[in-house]
Amino acid sequence: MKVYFIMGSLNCKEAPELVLEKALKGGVTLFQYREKGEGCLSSADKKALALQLQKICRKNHVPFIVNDDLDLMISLNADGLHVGQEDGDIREIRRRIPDKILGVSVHNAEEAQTAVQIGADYLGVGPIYATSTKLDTRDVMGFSVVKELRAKGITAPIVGIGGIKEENAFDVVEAGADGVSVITAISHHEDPERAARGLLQQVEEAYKER
Ligand SMILES: Cc1ncsc1CCOP(=O)(O)O
Ligand SMILES: C=C1C=NC(C(F)(F)F)=NC1=N
Repeated sequence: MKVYFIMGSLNCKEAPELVLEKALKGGVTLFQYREKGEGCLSSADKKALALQLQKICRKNHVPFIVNDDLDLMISLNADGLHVGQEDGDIREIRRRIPDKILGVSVHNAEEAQTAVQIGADYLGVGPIYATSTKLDTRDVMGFSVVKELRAKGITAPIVGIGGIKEENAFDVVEAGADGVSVITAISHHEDPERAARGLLQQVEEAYKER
């Protein structure tokens, strides 16, 4: 969970395969394929890119997670799925993929408790900081939301997400997250390998302080 890179074709300035290769070389520990936004790939093109990215993750022994698209996840036999609060019935999804990684986006202790009780393997909490990558996010929360979840006894793995970069990743982990999830900080960086390495260094630094 330390450095969870998320991306789709629209997030990349160069070929997504190249960006992922570099990010993995820099130490990304988990990857999510999230093909979303105006003009994103669909059906055959989406599946073709997903297969490419899955192959690269397999070569690097990093789990490959699909965002939202359960059918794609099943057809690829991916390692897991990430769903939001409104992406269909989480209980039903958990029942259909009992042995896969299931990540759930949560925004407060109540949503977190429900997700854990249903059997979520990790929680995505955010947006921690302002982001322009996803336009329909809830209000920016700051890393205190992570502290609150821990204070309320949520012990499940948590990744913070939203506007996270090398400069603020430490605070998110120090607040109690197990890792950080980023799109822009890696995908828009002219050297995704260096971006990933910098994030990993900050997360590991914060691990020492806990
Ligand atoms: C998918 C998602 N969910 C909450 S914020 C966000 C976008 C995060 O993107 P970035 O790391 O570029 O801020
Ligand atoms: C909207 C999202 C919120 N959190 C996460 C993750 F970081 F994986 F937990 N992924 C998403 N796609």
